[in-house]
Amino acid sequence: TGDHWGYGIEDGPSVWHKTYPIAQGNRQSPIDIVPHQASCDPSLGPIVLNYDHCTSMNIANNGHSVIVEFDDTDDRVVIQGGPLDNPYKLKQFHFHWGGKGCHGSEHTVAGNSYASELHLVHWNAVKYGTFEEAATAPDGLAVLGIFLETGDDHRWLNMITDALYMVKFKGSVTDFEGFNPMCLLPSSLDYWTYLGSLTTPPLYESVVWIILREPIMVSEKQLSKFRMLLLTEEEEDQRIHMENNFRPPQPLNGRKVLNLCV
Ligand SMILES: Cc1ccn(O)c(=O)c1
Ligand SMILES: [Zn+2]
Repeated sequence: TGDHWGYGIEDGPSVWHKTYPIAQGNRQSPIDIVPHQASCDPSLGPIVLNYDHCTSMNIANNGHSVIVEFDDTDDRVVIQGGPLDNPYKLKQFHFHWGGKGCHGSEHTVAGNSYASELHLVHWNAVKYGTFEEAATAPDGLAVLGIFLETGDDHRWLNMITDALYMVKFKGSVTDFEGFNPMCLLPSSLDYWTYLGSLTTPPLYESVVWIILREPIMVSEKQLSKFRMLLLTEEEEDQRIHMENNFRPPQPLNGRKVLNLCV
């Protein structure tokens, strides 16, 4: 009932437009990235991440994903450069993933999905007063997308997967301080960028997307721990696992995908 959206047959991406008409807008995300159709833009510089004074606060199960939130009163933890006109402050990061052996990324590359996708969500605190205000502005948010590919264990991802049992149920939150997401970046910051939207309701068209080309490697065992998370609350009898929480690619509608010139 109401705006309880999800990823199932009854409440999933194919019916979100009934409550959120912008789902059929002209700058929706994710998209399929076709590398050889991307244009290189000489005015695009490298992405610069200043995550040194990272202040993660907590980790939570919001019923759609697992999310690590940051204290954004500190304006030292920022992303800048690339397509961005000014620094954007880190607010939270979360993941999207599939079912066992299935794919789970939101963006695809030449039609290929990855096992999972990490989103580091930043907001334009230079132009807007609050995250909520920025989230509705066309240049309000900058989301850094990182693909996760199955392979070896990711040494630092263990800090997150080992905390997941504490936020098993929807609505649970626990302290998670001092985690610095720098440790989740691949070696190359080469990226694609395009203008899009949130990939979950309310689907606001307020995101400058920056998708790193190089995936990070995580093990199947680590991914399986994400699938142990539940969509249901502690007091509910039914236990539904959180998996396949990804929106499929949306029409490009003539948008340009840009990348760094080599
Ligand atoms: C702000 C926001 C909310 C949901 N998702 O998936 C995002 O990637 C960004
Ligand atoms: Zn996301």
